[in-house]
Amino acid sequence: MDYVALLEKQKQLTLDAQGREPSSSGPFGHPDRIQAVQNAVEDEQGGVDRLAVYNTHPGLPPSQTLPKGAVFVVREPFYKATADGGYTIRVDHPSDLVLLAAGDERVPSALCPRLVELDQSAAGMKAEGNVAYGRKDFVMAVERYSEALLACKEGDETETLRYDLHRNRANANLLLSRFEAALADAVAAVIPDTGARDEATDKLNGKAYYRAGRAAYAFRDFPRAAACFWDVERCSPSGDVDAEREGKRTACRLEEEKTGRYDFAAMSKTVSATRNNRLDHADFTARVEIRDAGSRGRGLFATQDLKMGDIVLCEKAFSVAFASEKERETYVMVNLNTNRGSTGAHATQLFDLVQKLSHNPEQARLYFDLYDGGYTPKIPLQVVDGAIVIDTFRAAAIAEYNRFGCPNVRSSDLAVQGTAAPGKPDEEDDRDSKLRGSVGVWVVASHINHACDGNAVRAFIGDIMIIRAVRDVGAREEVLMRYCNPREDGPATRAHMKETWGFECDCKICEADYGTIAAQLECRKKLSKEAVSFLASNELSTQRQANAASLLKAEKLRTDLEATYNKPTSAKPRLALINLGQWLCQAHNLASSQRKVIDCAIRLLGDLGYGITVTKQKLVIDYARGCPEIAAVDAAMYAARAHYSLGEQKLGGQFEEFAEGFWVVLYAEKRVFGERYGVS
Ligand SMILES: C[S@@+](CC[C@H](N)C(=O)[O-])C[C@H]1O[C@@H](n2cnc3c(N)ncnc32)[C@H](O)[C@@H]1O
Repeated sequence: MDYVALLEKQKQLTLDAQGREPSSSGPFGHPDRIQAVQNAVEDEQGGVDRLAVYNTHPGLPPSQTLPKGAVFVVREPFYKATADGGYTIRVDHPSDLVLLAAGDERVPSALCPRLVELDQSAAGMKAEGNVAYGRKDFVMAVERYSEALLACKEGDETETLRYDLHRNRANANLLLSRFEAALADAVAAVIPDTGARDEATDKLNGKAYYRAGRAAYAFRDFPRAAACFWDVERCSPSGDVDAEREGKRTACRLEEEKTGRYDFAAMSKTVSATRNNRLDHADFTARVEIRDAGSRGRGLFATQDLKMGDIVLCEKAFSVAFASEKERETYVMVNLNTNRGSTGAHATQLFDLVQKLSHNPEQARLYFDLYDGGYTPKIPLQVVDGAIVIDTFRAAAIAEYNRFGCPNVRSSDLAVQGTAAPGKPDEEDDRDSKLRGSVGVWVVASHINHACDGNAVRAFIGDIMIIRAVRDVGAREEVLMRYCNPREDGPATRAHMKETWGFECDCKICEADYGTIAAQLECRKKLSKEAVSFLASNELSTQRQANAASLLKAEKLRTDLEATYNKPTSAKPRLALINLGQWLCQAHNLASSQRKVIDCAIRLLGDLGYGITVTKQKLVIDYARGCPEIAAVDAAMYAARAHYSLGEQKLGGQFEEFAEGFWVVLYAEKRVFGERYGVS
């Protein structure tokens, strides 16, 4: 059953929800946002209710969702009890709210009087659209232009009007981020070439092509955008500054898309805690493809051989919400699929997403193709009454499985000197929580399956995700990446994976754990806890160096922990040993025991899974089972500096080269490497 309602326009309603006289809270009848966008509505019998529309973009003025005087159909309406004891008609899925155009036969006669006030001619409606556009009410402008298009009759004059309306509506749609509709309008606004060149027509067509180019660019069809900007120039013999600028910008995107060459250092300079960190760059996906990955569902595979450090994929977020954005703070969302609540960015990222999907069918198709954990029922993507039918709950389920956490600004902020002292796992967690909390969806990267010992690692600059190989990856090999950092406590990590993503990891690290008896795992957990409290009470600094007893204690703890790993096929990496290994490097470094620093650093790299061989001043590193952790860069830099102190420049240089290269793999750019390690 549908419910047709008019948003009060002529008079301010002064009834409360139960139809009583004015309350002290004042009159209602104005759209407002209280979690949902709300307004008073009146049906054809004169009954008054509250209407609440959920999952709308927080940046969208309420008046654009529920404009006064508009007539709507509410699909499958239901009442929700409210905290004040009243009832509200609730809309969760944006496509359940259909704005009716003037003259739509579904508008009940009782709600029609409003319509006779309007100028019914197409030209009049266009003028109304222009007025709405002028006061930045783009939703209403689109409505008026659409009504005018419906009212256009046959004839040459109306042909011209039709082109005008499409051109104007393209602009309003662009400003509403309805890019696919904007492109369709801009294309429909192009006046066909009749042979004779006409300057006025060229000018109008130039505008239409320009809008088409902007729309194609916005939904990242760069070849099409380039063609449109070229068309603008074709229509303007004396040149068009805007099209020229946009054409150049598009050429940069095409180059990135083709070559995967980005200036990460420059990109890093453009992001900050106070800026909008959504960057203007293309995706680079030429080295990967999506294919069947057997029991893992679909996966992402390399299409060519990749060397350690090569870019696997570079992708801009499909949708992202940064925790640092002010408007994120007040939103709360309960996910009805999982019954889990979330606040801030998690909640508002869904609003951004739903908004984008509601108006861009091709983008919606991409998103709804992502893994949804078997969500039912799956409603086929369809357009009804000009709106894409969106199941917000399925959109939320997909987000649960495919969302990545990301830093507010860039990954390298996580490694700034002073906040990243080795051997302080608790502080590291805290640092993570301060810099993360932002979330987004990257559609191609979402096809990557998990392995704790994956062959790729992700970094972020703003909303650009950069994935690099952490070891050589062969053509046709599956790209695998950690969803979350494996911790010392393997069973706990695996339980978290199972609960969140619904699978059990079968990577080499987990396999080794499965082959370890429970008592041994329990012992590792107990010793890891001991190590954590040892490290907490033995913090090191130049003023506070390790004494012989604490060095002995650390070595013993490390040996005991090592013994919890099976031999001789002991698993590497052995994550439980990392923090103690870092502490030992630091302790010997502070005591200037250079040989011991080198031994501990090489041992630490071994615990991280790297095979290190030094023969005749030549360093050979086997990356095959290495763990992409900053601890590896720390270890290599400890070794480099110790070798330098001993006058062994060549070996020092090779360790430093490895450290620097690996840093770029982890953080995408060299920023703050020098700061952390005191090198220029
Ligand atoms: C983000 S999706 C990855 C792409 C997904 N495989 C697909 O078919 O589109 C995450 C889901 O992939 C599956 N998956 C990821 N890694 C896996 C693994 N190592 N073993 C089994 N399933 C895995 C799980 O179902 C998980 O919830």
